[in-house]
Amino acid sequence: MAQVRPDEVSAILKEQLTGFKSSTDLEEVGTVLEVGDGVARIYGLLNAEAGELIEFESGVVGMVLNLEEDNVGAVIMGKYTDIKEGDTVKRTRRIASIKVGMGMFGRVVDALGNPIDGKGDIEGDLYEMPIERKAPGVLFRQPVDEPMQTGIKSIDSMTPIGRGQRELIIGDRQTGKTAVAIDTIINQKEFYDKGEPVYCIYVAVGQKASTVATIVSALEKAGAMAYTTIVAANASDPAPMQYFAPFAGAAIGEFIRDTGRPALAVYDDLSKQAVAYREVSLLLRRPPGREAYPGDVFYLHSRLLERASRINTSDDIAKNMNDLPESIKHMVKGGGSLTALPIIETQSGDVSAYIPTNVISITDGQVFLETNLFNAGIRPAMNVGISVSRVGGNAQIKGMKKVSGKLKTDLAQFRELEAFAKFGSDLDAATKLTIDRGRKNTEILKQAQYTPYTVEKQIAIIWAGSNGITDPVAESKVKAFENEFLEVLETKHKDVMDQVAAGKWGDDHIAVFKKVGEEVAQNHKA
Ligand SMILES: Nc1ncnc2c1ncn2[C@@H]1O[C@H](COP(=O)(O)OP(=O)(O)OP(=O)(O)O)[C@@H](O)[C@H]1O
Repeated sequence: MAQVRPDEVSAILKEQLTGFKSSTDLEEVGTVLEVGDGVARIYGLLNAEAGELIEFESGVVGMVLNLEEDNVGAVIMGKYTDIKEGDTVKRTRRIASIKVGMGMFGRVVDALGNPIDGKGDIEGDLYEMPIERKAPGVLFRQPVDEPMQTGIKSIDSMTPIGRGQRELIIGDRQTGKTAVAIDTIINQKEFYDKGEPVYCIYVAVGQKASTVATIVSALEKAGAMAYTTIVAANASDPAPMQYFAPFAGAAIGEFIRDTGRPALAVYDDLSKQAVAYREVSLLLRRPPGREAYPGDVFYLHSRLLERASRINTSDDIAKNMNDLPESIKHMVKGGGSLTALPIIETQSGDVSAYIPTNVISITDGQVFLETNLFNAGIRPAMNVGISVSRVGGNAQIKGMKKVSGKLKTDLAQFRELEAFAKFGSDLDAATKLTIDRGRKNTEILKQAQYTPYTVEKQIAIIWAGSNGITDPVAESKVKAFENEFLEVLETKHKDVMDQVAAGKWGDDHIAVFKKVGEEVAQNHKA
């Protein structure tokens, strides 16, 4: 009897299995039923999965969003005018993803990770990261306890942001929202120079290409492009690209976060992303809800922002994180973070509109910028009364915690009494002092664009404002006082400043600030 050789049997089986696969591949081709405005309906892709990438005959890719009984609805990520009715469509069996790598920093890419700055291919190793990914579960997280310095005095003192936090920047048009985000990115240069970079991702959604070009040149000028990637889906790009761009940005941020490093993602802005998503959903004939947005627009933003997180510092815990992409499993490390700064544009300051309330409820606080303040020259135009940060306080360094508490109460008292200021000489001395200090503190908190302050400088000047050092200084000379005061501290007391920056705060430091402050105040008297 002939012997049965196991390897022969398995070889035959393998061969048959390969044959089986290729015959199913044939079935996985569909045809375009209708196409237009960035979406297509396709017949025949029976096994397509939600979120899967598909490839059209013209080479353009799309993503399956609607699974219906006899057809699938897909968004087209590219030129849809080349696609005709009857074209074939192939499944790729890949869930939408982009290729991410360190070579992306310093570059401008589109929502699919392709470079669009004319500087050639992205260099270095690239890892496939899914565009949509489940946020890390509670077990893999750690409370926010490290500061994300924005370099902006009013934010770092009163609405501090921690690494891994989601802080919303909200306000009407032209109130300096983008400026806050860009200044925060520029401020990370300090950490890049120290060799502990915070990698930044700026996602521009639905903006003019010229605005994005201005932002790139501002970042280049400040030396901030070295650690920044710009993901741009401009106003002229199809709606699906605008709706994807923030997710692509989050995927880049997650690559940094999961390899144990800090990342910062700015989504500028989510109002435009919601509009793009509404357009796509209506074209796919999903039922519209409030303000014609589809019912899951809340989910769109919550699943994006939940991906911001601080990961547990233990490598072993981080390695078990849910939904880790295969490509980076070998390099996962704990302790990384992804901080999100989403931006929302309001209409006439109405924060109770649909999208603003949604995003306010998802984030850990908001920086509210106001047109009135902006026009009155108070820039950054932050409304101190209604801006909050729910978690960042734990991440503040000691000196900042001490001085910011007093600043907040002083400013609150000032706001209450400000209305009485017009009574002038009829006021009692205590009220006059509160108003005077309030005005000078407001002056101190004004800050020009592209001039981030180190944390020790912020502590020094805020301390001076709240402790009577500026009392003899004229209101119009507060800025001049500030410049000289900080310059003397930086040049003659570098050791003290370094200690304060390292989290030390005590009588010795206060004594130096007091001595220098009183001397310098003499040069700027009323
Ligand atoms: N702190 C500041 N000091 C001086 N000028 C500022 C400051 N912040 C912003 N600006 C200026 O105000 C203008 C509006 O700023 P920006 O574009 O950041 O606002 P925005 O709210 O993002 O606007 P948009 O509605 O166009 O998105 C810009 O010309 C900017 O240079």
